[in-house]
Amino acid sequence: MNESPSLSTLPPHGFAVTGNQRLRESVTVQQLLRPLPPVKIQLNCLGVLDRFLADAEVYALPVIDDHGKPVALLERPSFVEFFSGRFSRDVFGRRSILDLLSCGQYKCDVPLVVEESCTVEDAAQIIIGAGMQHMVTGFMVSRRGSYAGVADGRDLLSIITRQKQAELYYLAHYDALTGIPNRALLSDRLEHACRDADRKGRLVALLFIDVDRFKQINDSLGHSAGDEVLRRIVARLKASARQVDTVARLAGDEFVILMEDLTDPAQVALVARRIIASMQEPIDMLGHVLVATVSIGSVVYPRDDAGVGALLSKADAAMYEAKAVGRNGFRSYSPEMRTYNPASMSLENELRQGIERDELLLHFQPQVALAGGAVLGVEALVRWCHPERGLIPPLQFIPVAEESGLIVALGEWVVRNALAQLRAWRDQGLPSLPVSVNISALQFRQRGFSGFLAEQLAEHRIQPGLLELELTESVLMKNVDAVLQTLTEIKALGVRLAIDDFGTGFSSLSYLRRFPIDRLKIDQSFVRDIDSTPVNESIARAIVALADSLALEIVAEGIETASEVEVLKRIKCVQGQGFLFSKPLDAERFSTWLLNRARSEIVMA
Ligand SMILES: Nc1nc2c(ncn2[C@@H]2O[C@@H]3COP(=O)(O)O[C@H]4[C@@H](O)[C@H](n5cnc6c(=O)[nH]c(N)nc65)O[C@@H]4COP(=O)(O)O[C@H]3[C@H]2O)c(=O)[nH]1
Repeated sequence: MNESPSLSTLPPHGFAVTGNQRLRESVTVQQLLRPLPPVKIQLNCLGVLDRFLADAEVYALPVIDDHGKPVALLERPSFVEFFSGRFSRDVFGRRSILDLLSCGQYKCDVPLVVEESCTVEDAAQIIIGAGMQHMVTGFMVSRRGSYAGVADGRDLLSIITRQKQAELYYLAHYDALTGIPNRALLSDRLEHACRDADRKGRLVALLFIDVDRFKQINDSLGHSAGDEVLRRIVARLKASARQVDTVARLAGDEFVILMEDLTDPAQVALVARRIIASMQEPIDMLGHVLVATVSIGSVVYPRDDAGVGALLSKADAAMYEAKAVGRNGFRSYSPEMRTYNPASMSLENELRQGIERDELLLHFQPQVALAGGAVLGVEALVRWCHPERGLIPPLQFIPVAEESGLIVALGEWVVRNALAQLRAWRDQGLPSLPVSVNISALQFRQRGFSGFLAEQLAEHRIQPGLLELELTESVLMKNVDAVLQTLTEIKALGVRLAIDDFGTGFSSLSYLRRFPIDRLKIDQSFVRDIDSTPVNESIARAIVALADSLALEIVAEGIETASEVEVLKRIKCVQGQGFLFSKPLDAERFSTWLLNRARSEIVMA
């Protein structure tokens, strides 16, 4: 077994490439300096000849004037050849070098002089400009204008070559935006770490980290602010990982931490928890304050897989699981998690077909009054029932739909089917509940969106007030005037508007005042553990107070325990949604749930 790192993991010899290094090292000409003693311009030519004869190694002699300024570089071959000619020694032997240089018979090129503080790249440019022969003959080096020594052009070339190699190495192995290892270097290190672990009987862990709703951050603040957010996240990841861990960027908002040489898998959860806690601190971006949460999945080698190839996709599957149960959390891999191999299927194409073949369906989750439990409404959540892969959660296919534009067709499908379901329940004699649907930015910005809503409401004979659109903050922040116009059109129909995942975006108060919003949904990341996490309680309390001052309704999502309900009631949040009341259910199971609930309420009354 080869225990040394593979070639591609090694930076070029002599160059320590680290994540923090700038692409170009600033090596100066001083590092090439050879302090060869110069000859003075008054010295006679025989004196120079003697120096050449005394030292066969000396290829050229630098000549300086009275003030120490470099004036010429006498090359051994041409000098010796000149003095081996007839009469040259007699005529010029006792005359000074100055006389020789000014006589016109001895040809000496103007020497190339470069300041020692000059970078090697700049020196190379100067040499290329002055004629490539200086690469061979070398050049003189000055220090603040005075002679300091000579340099060999070949040394310069070899430094430049090594720099180029280091640059290429860097580009191939490091992420240009954040300066941390990229996928290629991570793969090399992972392979090496696993081999090392086999030998020492240790463990290796991968943490797959995905920033929650990063697309919204990018969409609303712009790409350069998005880049800055990523850099700040990387700083927190590094601070949360152990010094020896590799923090790498896979792509976009996906990061991986490689933990080598582990003895106890519990260390993985420790780091994951540290990362999640580190994200609590709000990020101040150009006056906008945002909380960027992450979802983390982990896999441990060889416990979860004795091969290296599938580790990353298993960590990815665990990360998706963390997202599916409400984001801002951590999951370890377990075998029932499905791994998604992008190479083996084109999710986009399958989704396109899936929409056409009616493979989508809606699940419904009730929204209730926290005091008394009356059912106030229902949220429609899309599901994809894939013929081979079973039920695929929306967080796996909504991003694909958004990127490919399929979200428009998908979103229309959701609105149409949610209203059709309301109509069907009403026809069955069930109570008329308002239904909320999630609307993506692209769908919202479609021309004629409000016309489409009006058409659907009329077709299914549903009162507009029974339809609520859930928009995220990022939808509202871009092109404010156009957004306001669409919101006003929708409001004029009588349709209700809610802001989803409130608190995770930029919480800009000005838009809340301007836009005709009816309700805020407190994001589940603030609701989770609200009974034991004071910062969550403070945030939720601030959101409730804000909603109150603007006369908006408020609903908390992701409620899982009775003690979370208690805290929410205490801070005056009156509506809630979450697994505690019911998980999202298909239409049939939802109506059974509703009927049973109505019956139990009658019995209790
Ligand atoms: N851990 C936990 N989770 C809870 C609890 N109560 C509800 N949830 C989950 O939280 C998510 C709430 O929806 P969301 O924030 O709008 O987040 C939604 C929404 O952003 C998106 N999505 C779902 N359906 C649609 C749709 O029709 N159109 C669009 N554009 N997006 C959709 O996918 C996201 C995830 O949807 P789901 O997987 O159905 O996940 C749902 C729901 O199942 C709880 O007590 N604990």
